[in-house]
Amino acid sequence: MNEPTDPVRLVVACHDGRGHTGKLAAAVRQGAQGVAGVDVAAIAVDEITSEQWFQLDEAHAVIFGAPTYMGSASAAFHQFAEASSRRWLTRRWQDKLAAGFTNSGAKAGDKSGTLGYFTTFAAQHGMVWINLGLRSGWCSSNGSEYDLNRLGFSHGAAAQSNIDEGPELMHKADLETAEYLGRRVAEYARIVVAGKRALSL
Ligand SMILES: Cc1cc2nc3c(=O)[nH]c(=O)nc-3n(C[C@H](O)[C@H](O)[C@H](O)COP(=O)(O)O)c2cc1C
Repeated sequence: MNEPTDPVRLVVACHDGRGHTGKLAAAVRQGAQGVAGVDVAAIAVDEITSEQWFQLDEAHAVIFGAPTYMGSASAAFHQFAEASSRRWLTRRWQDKLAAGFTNSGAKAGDKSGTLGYFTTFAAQHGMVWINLGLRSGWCSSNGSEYDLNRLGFSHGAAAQSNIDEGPELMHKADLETAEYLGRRVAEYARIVVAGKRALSL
């Protein structure tokens, strides 16, 4: 059991293709880091070490991220997911909190394929999925592209990056939406960990 003084441990486990998804991951981490009592770590899933597998085993919450390539998470993320099957066998990630984010070239871009895949991946491990928790933005005459969740995804945070531009030009609203997700997951992780400690679970 965790000691009452142990920090809540949150890991952002991401494949960054060409910088855009990495920038989104940084925004997710920034949101989570703003929550008191939560330790936030980053793992590049395509370069994961044995220590980092252990770090995932010890986390209370994991936020998965990958670019959308050909309508799903990138191959590097799928490789990591397949490698996690050893954890699946022993239920090491059972009941951890999970969430996800992605980025693609088109506004919709089949990002639902990636976010849906993340939810299935987390469910296979017995993790508890936390959705974005924001209504769709930019969908009324009063809305604007600067609304949070401007692209209108529910399962996680979604971003759009023009394929001929670098990560420095990523949309402000997408980065803020990613930050919101990080904060939301960190807050839930605090609540769940405090509840388990109070109930001696
Ligand atoms: C192999 C490949 C497949 C892609 N497939 C999609 C896709 O299915 N939908 C989409 O909207 N954009 C697609 N894109 C565009 C990327 O999602 C987009 O450039 C994104 O910003 C990449 O993020 P990254 O810098 O982390 O790689 C694809 C790009 C590549 C290289």
